Amino acid sequence: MSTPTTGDFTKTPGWLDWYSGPSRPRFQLPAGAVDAHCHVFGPGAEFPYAPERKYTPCDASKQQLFALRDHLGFARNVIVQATCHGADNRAMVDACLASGGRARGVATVRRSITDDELHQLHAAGVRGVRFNFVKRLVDFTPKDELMEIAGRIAQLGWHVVIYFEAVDLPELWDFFTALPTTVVVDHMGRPDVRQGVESAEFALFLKFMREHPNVWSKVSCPERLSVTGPHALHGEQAAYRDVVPFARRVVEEFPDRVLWGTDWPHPNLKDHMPDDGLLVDFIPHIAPTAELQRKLLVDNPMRLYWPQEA
Ligand SMILES: O=C(O)c1cc(C(=O)O)oc(=O)c1
Repeated sequence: MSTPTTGDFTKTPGWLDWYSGPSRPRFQLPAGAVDAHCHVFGPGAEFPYAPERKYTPCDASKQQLFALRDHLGFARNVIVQATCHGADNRAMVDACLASGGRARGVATVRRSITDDELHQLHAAGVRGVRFNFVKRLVDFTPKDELMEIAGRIAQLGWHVVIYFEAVDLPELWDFFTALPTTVVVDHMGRPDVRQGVESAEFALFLKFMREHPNVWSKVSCPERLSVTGPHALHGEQAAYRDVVPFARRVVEEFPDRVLWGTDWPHPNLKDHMPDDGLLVDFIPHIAPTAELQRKLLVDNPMRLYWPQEA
């Protein structure tokens, strides 16, 4: 595939665009709440999608992200490099720089990155790197390369975000537990919710967090993990009930090491696109007290991403 230089990208067949006109949440977010997992896509005409990408999304600009932030009642964003941009962090960095200090970033880098480039990313607001082990999203990167990167970014005080599926945790365990930084797991390590919250698979994830106090988890993406719904659509106030016990267990056992994010613009959803206002209404089901909500949405993300202001 040649690298297009204009916006002439064709979306992956069946691609679902993000939900337009989301409702205003009924749940009132605490002051200073952080959407700690979201993305920007392009726009492709300005920030071309990476040649090695596994999907081509719709555009989702920084202006659209910031409008959603304000509509939902968040104060800040953590913008995670989407795999469709590979290790070209320009769109994410541009969004961080345009945010007036209200966004931090998580980058994808290769071992060829220079120290100067890392410092530039830091100045733009990047505070972590993402290592992705989901095979449908990325090609394999050797673990020695990732460990080398982790050692370098540790010196900047950054953390590592890991994305993997629950079934792969045993194989990845030794690598994850050797990482020298805070480690943030995307989407609870993608449990198979059909197996139930008492399953051996989810028990392993809880053990991972219990035995390693440097491991945090995003209790995000019920819309990805749910099998039986109901979807966050049409005013549904009790969406994705099959995911609630998983997220609630993590929040209640590790209240100081959890983060929440919308995952807007929701790459690769196949059967529906959630109303982001109703996704926010999911939060009190997994963090039922004001104290848990404040830790999840304000204290924890501030400590990790804006420690000077926390
Ligand atoms: O499950 C996914 O498809 C997905 C993809 C990406 C990405 O492409 O970066 O990020 C996510 O948080 C989730």
